[in-house]
Amino acid sequence: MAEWRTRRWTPLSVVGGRMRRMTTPAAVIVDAAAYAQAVEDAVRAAAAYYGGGTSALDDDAYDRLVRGIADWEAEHPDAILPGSPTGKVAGGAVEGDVPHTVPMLSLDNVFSAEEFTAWTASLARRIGHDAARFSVGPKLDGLAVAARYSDGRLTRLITRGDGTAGEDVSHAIGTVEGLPEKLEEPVTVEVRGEVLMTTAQFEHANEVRTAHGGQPFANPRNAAAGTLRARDRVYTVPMTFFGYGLLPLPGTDPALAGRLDDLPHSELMALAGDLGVHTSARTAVPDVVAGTVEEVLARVKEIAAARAELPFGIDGIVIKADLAEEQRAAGSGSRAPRWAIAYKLPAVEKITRLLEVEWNVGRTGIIAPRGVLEPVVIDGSTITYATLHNPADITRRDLRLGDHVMVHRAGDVIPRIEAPVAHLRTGEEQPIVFPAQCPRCGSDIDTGEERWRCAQGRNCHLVASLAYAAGRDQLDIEGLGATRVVQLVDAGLVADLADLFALRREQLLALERMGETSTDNLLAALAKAKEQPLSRVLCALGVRGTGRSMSRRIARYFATMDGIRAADADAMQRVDGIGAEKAPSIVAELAELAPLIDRLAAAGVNMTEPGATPPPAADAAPAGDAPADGGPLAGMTVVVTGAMTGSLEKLSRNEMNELVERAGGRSSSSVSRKTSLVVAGEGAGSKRAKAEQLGVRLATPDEFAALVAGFLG
Ligand SMILES: NC(=O)c1ccc[n+]([C@@H]2O[C@H](COP(=O)([O-])OP(=O)(O)OC[C@H]3O[C@@H](n4cnc5c(N)ncnc54)[C@H](O)[C@@H]3O)[C@@H](O)[C@H]2O)c1
Ligand SMILES: [Zn+2]
Repeated sequence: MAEWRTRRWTPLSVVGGRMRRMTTPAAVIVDAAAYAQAVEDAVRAAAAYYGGGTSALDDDAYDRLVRGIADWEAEHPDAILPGSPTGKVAGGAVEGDVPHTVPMLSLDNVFSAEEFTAWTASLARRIGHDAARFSVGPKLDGLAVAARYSDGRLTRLITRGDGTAGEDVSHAIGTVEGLPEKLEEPVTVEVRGEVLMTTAQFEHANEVRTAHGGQPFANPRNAAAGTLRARDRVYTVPMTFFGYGLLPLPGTDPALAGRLDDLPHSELMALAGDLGVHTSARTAVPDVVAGTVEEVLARVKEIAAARAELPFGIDGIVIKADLAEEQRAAGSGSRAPRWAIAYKLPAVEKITRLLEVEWNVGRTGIIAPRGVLEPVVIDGSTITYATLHNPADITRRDLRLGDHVMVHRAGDVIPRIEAPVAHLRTGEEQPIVFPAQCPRCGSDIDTGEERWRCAQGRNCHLVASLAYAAGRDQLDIEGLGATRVVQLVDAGLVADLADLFALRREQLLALERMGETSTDNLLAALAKAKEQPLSRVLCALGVRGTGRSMSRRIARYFATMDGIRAADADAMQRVDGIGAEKAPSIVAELAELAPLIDRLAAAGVNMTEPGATPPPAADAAPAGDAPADGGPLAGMTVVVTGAMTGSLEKLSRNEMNELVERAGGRSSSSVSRKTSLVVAGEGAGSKRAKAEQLGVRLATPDEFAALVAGFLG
């Protein structure tokens, strides 16, 4: 098939200068052999489509092929093959043996407001005046049937077939909701309408079908077609009927027959409803009567907007001249009536390939599979992912890697994979491997429910982030693998990274499988971890956008954790590789982590990068100036905030920091547990409050001046 597609006819990807149409352009057919092949393929696709098999083509591809056939035929009118699908109901691919009283036709299409307006003008020409009013309703995406009632009893169900005769599918009577076996009145009439599967019915049908060893249906339309025609199945699955036509039969009482012939479409539908037939009236998109083109177009918009949320598929809007006499005046062609038109909406389904399945763990520990697709454009958006809900869903759909799949996407709803196009399998497809361990934290998976869940539940993230922090490239804590982390979290000993460094010997010894040796080894590994360079500590925090090398770059640039924390988004952007987009999120995440970082520092975790010198920035410690040994501030970290007064009044913030360093201290711009002293001048705000909250020593400018008296000026 792929070979034929590339060799024989090539889809045009771009049609220069044309208005954007909702469908893809025609296939280009180069010669008579390609034409014959295209006809054969289109007829085969249509036979599958109407017959309940799975077409190898999605609707766009089929329509493109048929347009290509029509284009070629227009140029070669003498070479048209009799089997050509053009101009025929159902592409000429199906036939039947039960004649229709009145032909069951297809519909012509429009794709835009302009095309619709042009159609109303041609309709007006045919009937001699503007149509009085239109009936506007959803174009249900199923298949047409005629239901014959005799004295109120449903006696026969017939498919559309080739339009003049259909197939008897009366065996399906009783499985179609909305198509009563007995009408409210004992009338003899034919009800016409669409049989489809709602989304829920489709899911159910595939579940039952695969449970019986069958291949899942590709989509609800295909499922309805296949189910309606199937005989002697050991199981039945429900479908739904929507009536859109009501007409007399040879046995109809003449008075009623006359009425049915003369009633406007809208009133026929009301009558059908009264008889107990399901119509669009009881849906979110009922048929309405519209007086003007503007009103029709407004309704088209409304129905299009509601489409994604409907519990059944629609592929457009059907607009009909409402009055019977206007319908008669307009008449019908061999394929479609001239008094009705389908305003097509963009296709919401395309066939593409399933390349991979990813397993993502959500906030609550739910492990959800997601399909990675060969990119496919649906209604103007490129789709590369589709939801697969849960593992049972994959099993139910019998999906395999490499499968061609029908992908559905409507509106803003997350795209979903409907089913594989199983007969396009090459044998190269691979089974989808389900994870045995939580893909995030490595814990066991609770598979008791349809939705799989990490046994750690909400703690999954904690386990994963601790295991990551303990990893070889981060703090490299030997003996602290995922299993041990799970144990510590389960025992309630650890709720964040800093808790690891507060673990006591007896707590560890009380754990299962923790002997003296492993306990001592783990404590030693934890002690060693505190000595890791800042870059690894930063990396262990797991801030988004700071992997190993970025963490090294940040640590080398700022040299200290205080320097990193003091950096605003502008300062952060000075680090090579951090742009305007990343910087604010890193700064914000670090601010969120402040309490954790403070506790790590308090636990003695190293917060400097060996060999690095801080950048010469106003707010950071001055570069190069190593703090002098001794002095009144030896070993102290000092933060200066607010306006200085007294003898310090003239000193800039930078000069204050220099003073701190001269007096043997380390200057910092952020307050943490590690801060030894905060010099709070006038107007000091949040830093002072934080110092108070953390119990850090405070000094006024005068008190500080006295402390460092020997180092002033
Ligand atoms: N994928 C494939 O291989 C393949 C093959 C053949 C056809 N198709 C698709 O089928 C479509 C053409 O099929 P078609 O000839 O059945 O015509 P159609 O679906 O374009 O329109 C006619 C049909 O619309 C239905 N309909 C739904 N709601 C209606 C309403 N409210 N009032 C009246 N009719 C309503 C009726 O069944 C009617 O027969 C194309 O879009 C094509 O892409 C696809
Ligand atoms: Zn987990």
